[in-house]
Amino acid sequence: MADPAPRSVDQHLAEVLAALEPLSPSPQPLMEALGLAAAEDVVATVQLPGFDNSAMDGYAVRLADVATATDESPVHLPVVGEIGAGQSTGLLALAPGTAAKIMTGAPVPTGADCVVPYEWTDRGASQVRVERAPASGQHVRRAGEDVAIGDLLVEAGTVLGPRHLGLLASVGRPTVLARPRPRVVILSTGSELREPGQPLGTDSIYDGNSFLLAASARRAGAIAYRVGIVPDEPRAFLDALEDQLVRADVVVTSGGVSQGDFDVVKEALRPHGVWFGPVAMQPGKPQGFGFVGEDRVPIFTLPGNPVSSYISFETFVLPALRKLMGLLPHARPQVRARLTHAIASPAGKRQFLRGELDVSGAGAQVAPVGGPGSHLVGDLAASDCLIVVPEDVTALAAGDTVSVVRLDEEF
Ligand SMILES: Nc1nc2c(c(=O)[nH]1)N[C@H]1C(S)=C(S)[C@@H](COP(=O)(O)OP(=O)(O)OC[C@H]3O[C@@H](n4cnc5c(N)ncnc54)[C@H](O)[C@@H]3O)O[C@H]1N2
Ligand code: MOO
Repeated sequence: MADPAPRSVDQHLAEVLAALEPLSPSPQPLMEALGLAAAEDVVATVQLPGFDNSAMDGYAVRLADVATATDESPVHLPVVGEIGAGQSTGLLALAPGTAAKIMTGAPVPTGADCVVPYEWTDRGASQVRVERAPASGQHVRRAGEDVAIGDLLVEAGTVLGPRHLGLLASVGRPTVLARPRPRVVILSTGSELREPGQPLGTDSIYDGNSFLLAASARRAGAIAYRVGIVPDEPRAFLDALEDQLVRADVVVTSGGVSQGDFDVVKEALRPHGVWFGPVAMQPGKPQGFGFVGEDRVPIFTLPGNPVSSYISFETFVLPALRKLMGLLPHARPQVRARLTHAIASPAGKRQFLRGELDVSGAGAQVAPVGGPGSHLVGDLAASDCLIVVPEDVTALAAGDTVSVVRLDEEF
């Protein structure tokens, strides 16, 4: 069966994104929620601080009792108790003319209206000499001064970071409603493939792609299930796929999608209605996308050349995973940089060359790393960005400005 007419990168990405809906939110334990998009407005049901408490280790006193205290004319007060954080002492009220030892974070007894830090006293145990007067309310952290009941703590859509999670825990929330991590199953096809650590034959190679793709999926925030190698036999491929669908929100395969005599993925999935066709890009021309199984699990069938697989993931799968997770923007932002060297590019295709970005000087500069070959994994690992050459551009000179996708940046 002949391939359809080529799609542009933008068309293919638009088709993919239009076919997917964000995953339904569910309660996530806080540590699972790091990097996820909140799916609820979290409103405070408690105040912070929860009670008036001391900001210093010292003595809780009534200001009126110590207002005149100086080095030359100290005030002496009996010490009637000691209040530690989390140690309920029963000292709930402070009588006039007395002081209570108090530790940072411990509740300030009623009647007391300020705290004298140890440094302003003789640290006495049964009687304290106060040598300096605090201001009214000094060193007391008031209940509710930080967060009041009813405050909006986290807005729906917020990408939850360490500070949000710390706040949610501080108000006593063990979970937060968020869009979950997609479970991504990664299958490598190819009878030539071997698992790293196993012996190689003269015509076999190690399966780098399933690691490249699984690590990329995990980096994107997904749960990656690296299934590993499936031979070039449609039945074996369909069986392996069928086994995995139960734990997949997305399937990603590599290999078996071009014009060869053993293009297993294409052969196995075309009858199931998966779209296969060329996308006007280099690397990454042969692509496939569709839905498989009773639950209509989305499947991306990426080309087997390692650089093609990786760039296809970055260009199509990453935005899709971010849509499932409710994260914006879907695609990585691009920056502009000046080329250090001239480059050429095929007409009519968007080219993604590997590069190294230098933002240390006055203006960003990008140097091409290696050539355009889609087998160059050494150069891929040495790069930190993709240089994007538009479809209608065939040559760029040193000093020209190009768009660059930074590969390792959080966004
Ligand atoms: N006659 C044509 N041949 C090819 C075309 C074409 O249009 N006409 N397109 C080329 C392009 S572009 C690409 S990209 C590749 C895509 O091929 P497949 O997706 O079918 O992938 P394979 O043939 O299985 O493998 C290609 C290449 O990559 C190596 N490979 C595969 N899987 C892995 C893996 N898991 N880890 C490391 N390396 C892997 C494989 O050994 C091959 O060298 O097709 C071109 N051919
Ligand atoms: O387009 Mo293929 O993906 O060159 O390498």
